[in-house]
Amino acid sequence: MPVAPLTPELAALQAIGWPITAEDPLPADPVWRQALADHPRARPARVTEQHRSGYVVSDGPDSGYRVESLPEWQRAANYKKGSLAPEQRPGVGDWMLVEGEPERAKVVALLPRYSAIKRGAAGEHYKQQLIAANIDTVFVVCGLDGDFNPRRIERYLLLVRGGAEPVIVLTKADEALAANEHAVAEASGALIELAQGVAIRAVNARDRESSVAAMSPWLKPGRTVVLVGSSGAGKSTLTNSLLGNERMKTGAVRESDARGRHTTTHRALIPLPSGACLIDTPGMRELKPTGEEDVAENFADVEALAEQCKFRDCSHASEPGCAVREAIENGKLDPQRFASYLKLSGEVSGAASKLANRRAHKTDIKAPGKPSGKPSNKSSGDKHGRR
Ligand SMILES: Nc1nc2c(ncn2[C@@H]2O[C@H](COP(=O)(O)OP(=O)(O)OP(=O)(O)O)[C@@H](O)[C@H]2O)c(=O)[nH]1
Ligand SMILES: [Zn+2]
Repeated sequence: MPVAPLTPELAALQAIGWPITAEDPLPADPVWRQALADHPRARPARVTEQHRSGYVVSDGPDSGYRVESLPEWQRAANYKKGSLAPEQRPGVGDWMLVEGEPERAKVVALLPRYSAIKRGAAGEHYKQQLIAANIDTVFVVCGLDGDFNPRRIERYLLLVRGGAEPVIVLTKADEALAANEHAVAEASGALIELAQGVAIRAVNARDRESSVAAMSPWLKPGRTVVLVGSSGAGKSTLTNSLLGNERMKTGAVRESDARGRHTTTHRALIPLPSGACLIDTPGMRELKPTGEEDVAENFADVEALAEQCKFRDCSHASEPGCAVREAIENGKLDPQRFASYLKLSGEVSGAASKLANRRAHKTDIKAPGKPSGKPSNKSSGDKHGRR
């Protein structure tokens, strides 16, 4: 039987990432379905801006209106009963259910996030910052130029997962290949170990057709992508190619340090011609772990070696029978990768103990997912097995 097309309202929502298909016009997540069933008069809206007293939400590519935040979202983060930690409050990419006409709409539910990209924020006390919520794919963008840095990619991979699928996008392949015909193969080879199965694509981000083709598996309707990467990596260039027209201004790279200038005008949810939605975030300049990262997932190769060490608590320093050091000596493990592993796992466990400390002292932090009433057992970053 042919599938009926989505209604205009649902098609508009899908264009900003509402996770539905023509075959199944309801989100797959049972928690989301239940929330929709509980609020038959409400409609979904996605957060595009977060302000002190409220939010700007959209229900389609050309919509944007303000809604007030619920009292418990506004309360200062003193973690008194009912208040939310800053990273648990709705942020860009979150989905809410709202009722009433735009401008007078009221939030009736916050749908639990199926993924969240967060980072640790600088400061004396433990803090997290939400970069974007409900992301399907994160393009980790890195140029094949003087800025190519496997260790930075490794750090990004560890930080951005949180339920989303990372893809390594190597830009400036055109220039790199012109200088060395093996450039892409060499760079991919250098990334094999750290990628741990993550897809790697090399592109000329300036070329529209080939960039869209290379990224198309992750650009299906109803999907949401985010681009991260250092300044000058080619994020705006790739965004423009995926958009098919010049919507963002790209800066010229400064010759000295291969970094670009930031001249993007802001618009958070960008519907792409492919049907996917791109969230343009202010970026992730500082790459500090929150303590919730999964080091084992990102360093499965190192962890597998460590399993074979003679001592359970081997520090891989000078113990006899250390499988990790042996692998380094035999050239089977890159010493730089091992150094990253030590550094990043140290940072993650440092942040994790601060986080545990905050949770232990402030036990009343309310889990998000419900705007009021009894606490929900779902916490932010939970994956609900949507696909
Ligand atoms: N030849 C070539 N040039 C590229 C490619 N990708 C980006 N560039 C150039 O690199 C420079 C920096 O690219 P941007 O897209 O501005 O980089 P960005 O990541 O958005 O940088 P910020 O906005 O500072 O975060 C621009 O001059 C682009 O034209 C590519 O694949 N090939
Ligand atoms: Zn060891």
